[in-house]
Amino acid sequence: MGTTKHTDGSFFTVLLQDQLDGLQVFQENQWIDVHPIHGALVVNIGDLLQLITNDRFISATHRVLANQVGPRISVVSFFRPPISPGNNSMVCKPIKQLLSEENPPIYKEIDARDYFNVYFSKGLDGTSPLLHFRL
Ligand SMILES: O=C(O)CCC(=O)C(=O)O
Ligand SMILES: [Fe+2]
Repeated sequence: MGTTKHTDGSFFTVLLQDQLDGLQVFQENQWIDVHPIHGALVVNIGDLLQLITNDRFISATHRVLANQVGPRISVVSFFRPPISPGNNSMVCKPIKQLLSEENPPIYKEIDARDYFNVYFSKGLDGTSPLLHFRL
């Protein structure tokens, strides 16, 4: 099992892979293999970091081709605001110190729960949920 092209909804994601290839990142119009390195962690920038940094950091578009001899195991930790019912949701918006006349906000102030509602309802269709939150 793999995943289709997507960005993570987190601020960032920490990933521990086993020894099997499969993870690829899309960079400069091509898919690049992220070969596992024993003892190393992969850190992916997610959409919420892109949003609060007003596009200074861009979330990593990636996919997993799990077409090798398996099973392939990866341990994934998403660093994101709490969104379960009962928890207060977090307001996310571009950090004001990063904004200026030349660099106005690109994204609206959003409730993290609204962001994840969009993220989960559209599925991994390859389009960015951030498009829904642009000003
Ligand atoms: O299994 C992997 O290496 C990555 C999984 C992934 O991209 C995800 O869970 O968002
Ligand atoms: Fe991912």
